[in-house]
Amino acid sequence: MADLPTSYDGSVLIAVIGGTGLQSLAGYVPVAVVNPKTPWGYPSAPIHILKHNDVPIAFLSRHGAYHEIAPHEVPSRANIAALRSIGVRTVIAFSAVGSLQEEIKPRDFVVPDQIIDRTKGVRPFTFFEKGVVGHVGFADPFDEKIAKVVRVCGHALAGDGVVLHDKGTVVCMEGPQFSTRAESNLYRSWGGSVINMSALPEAKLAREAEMVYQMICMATDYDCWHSTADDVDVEMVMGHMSANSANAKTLVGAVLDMLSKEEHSDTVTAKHWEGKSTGMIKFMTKKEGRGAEGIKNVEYLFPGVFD
Ligand SMILES: CSC[C@H]1O[C@H](OP(=O)(O)O)[C@H](O)[C@@H]1O
Ligand SMILES: Nc1ncnc2[nH]cnc12
Repeated sequence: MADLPTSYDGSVLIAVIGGTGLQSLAGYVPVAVVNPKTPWGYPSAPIHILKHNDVPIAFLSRHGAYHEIAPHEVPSRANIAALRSIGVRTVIAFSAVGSLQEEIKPRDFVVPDQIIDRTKGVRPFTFFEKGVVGHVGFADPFDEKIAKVVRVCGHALAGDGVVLHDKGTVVCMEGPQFSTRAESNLYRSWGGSVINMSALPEAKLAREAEMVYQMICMATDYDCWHSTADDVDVEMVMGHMSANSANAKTLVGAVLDMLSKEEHSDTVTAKHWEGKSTGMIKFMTKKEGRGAEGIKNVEYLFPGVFD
């Protein structure tokens, strides 16, 4: 890493955000390591630019290079803004989750389509403030176009023992402590499929930044609702993550291969999200009322937006 360039001239459209147990992507060719300073500070870790079959991708470790950043401390605004600044428009976000349903077994993958927000308002959660107001739609928090690709890739790996669930609702809790048994049962009664501490505000910020965002979850435990499985602890999470890391990396690799194909280029460049935020923020706050700091921040995300 020491000898790698610290800038990259080409365009990098796709990023993988690695979660617990996925702090690097082995088997790819390292090309550069960049660390953009954003109005919201630096990302969780320097961003690695890697090549996969000659296609550049960005990799960012959500909890830092050494897992030193707690879920409520993850600088999600800097992460999303830094990725966008280097050209990224599609984010595949990996997450270790607890299962809230019997049929989602530890080491199974889930492609979630919904989120229930159980964060507590302690995490900065928007780019649009300080004199620039904006409200994006979030009815479907993930990206169905990419979800379809992940499902096809996951099912194709069934022979390698990969079990993938096509849909699911992620409960995103505050943490860092795990849930009480009463909470775990409550989330089950709400229809939660899996639970983590990372889907938000990451998914909201990606939506505000007009980026495609899809999470891939891997179950590592049954949280604490199950009558026979042991209650979740960190050893359990890490044990399943490392035992199944080969499958996780194979799945991510297959998704990246598929997304590199010409037929997905409009999806990956996020054409379907383009203008959704910029059009709305220009319309929402009248020019005379816009604040200097809000303008500067939004200009970082969308250069020239107010020209
Ligand atoms: C170490 S268990 C709790 C921790 O694991 C998950 O991390 P990530 O989503 O980044 O894979 C969960 O969200 C918590 O942050
Ligand atoms: N049971 C659980 N609760 C919250 N986050 C998790 N990540 C992995 N397992 C989890």
